[in-house]
Amino acid sequence: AYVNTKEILEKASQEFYAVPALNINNLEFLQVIIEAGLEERAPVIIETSEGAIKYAGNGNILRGAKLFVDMVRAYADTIDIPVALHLDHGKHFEFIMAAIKAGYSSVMIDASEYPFEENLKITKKIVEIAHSVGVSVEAELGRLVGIEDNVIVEEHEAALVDPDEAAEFVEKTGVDFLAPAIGTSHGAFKFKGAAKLDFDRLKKVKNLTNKPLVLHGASSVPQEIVKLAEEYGANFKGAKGVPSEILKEAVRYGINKVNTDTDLRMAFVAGLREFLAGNPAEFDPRKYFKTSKEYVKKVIKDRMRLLDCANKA
Ligand SMILES: O=C(COP(=O)(O)O)N(O)CCCCO
Ligand code: NA
Ligand SMILES: [Zn+2]
Repeated sequence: AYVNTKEILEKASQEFYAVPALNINNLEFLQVIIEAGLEERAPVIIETSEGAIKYAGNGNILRGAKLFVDMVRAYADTIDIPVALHLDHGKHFEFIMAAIKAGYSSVMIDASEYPFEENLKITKKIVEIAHSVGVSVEAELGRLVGIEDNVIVEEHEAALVDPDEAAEFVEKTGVDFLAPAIGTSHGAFKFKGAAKLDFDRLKKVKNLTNKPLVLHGASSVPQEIVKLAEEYGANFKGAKGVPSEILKEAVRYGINKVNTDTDLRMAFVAGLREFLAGNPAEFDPRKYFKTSKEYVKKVIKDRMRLLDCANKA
């Protein structure tokens, strides 16, 4: 069933588990996300960036948004697990409005690059519009920066979420779920030194807001995938992610949505490189993504179990 993201996350927040939010840009990722959700009996949160919407619509934003809603609903309306579609990192009004108009379950307004008062003002406006048509809203406080080794350099300190600001922000904006910056960063090269998140801030934000919380930059960059891809010519030197144990701890302290894109991308390209190296005569697009899809599906199933949302559909 096609549901509102808030419904999935409120339940997760009550029961202290988390749901992976999985980025798609094409049909193949959607297919394996749905298969993984059905096999693990897990709720599914699918998300698309503004870039994915531009990509799918060949530059036409509303067309791209509608394409993703129609693709996701074609699956969601025919299966018995809850499925939501979310706009990730909405930074431009045009994309946020296109997603709302097309029928997305929820949108992120990412105004975290602006000063607190500005972020609050922008977010409040988007919440009013989205809530008027039953769409839920995610916002971000603080900025995604790695914590340098174990010393929190002062500018990084400033980038991390301020728990007291989070309480005021949630109160004044009415936002449905919040992404507090606690030391993660996007992509395959996280953390300068040891992987470290600011769990003290996380616990405070949870207690002060009592909202479902989102962890961005949460890919783990599994080393076996990195090695496999490198075996077939990839150069992922220095790739590093969030260790599973740290993810589990984040869930214990109140993270409920775990944004995962890089791990899916790395698994897909490792599988593609391996398949093409071993099948020089193959040119059927229903075949040459086979290994890629298997690897992506395994990453997703493992993460659903790690975050404890398996059998929670
Ligand atoms: O926070 C995330 C996921 O971060 P990660 O790069 O760790 O998968 N996202 O918002 C997904 C898109 C951003 C770039 O990949
Ligand atoms: Na998001
Ligand atoms: Zn993100």
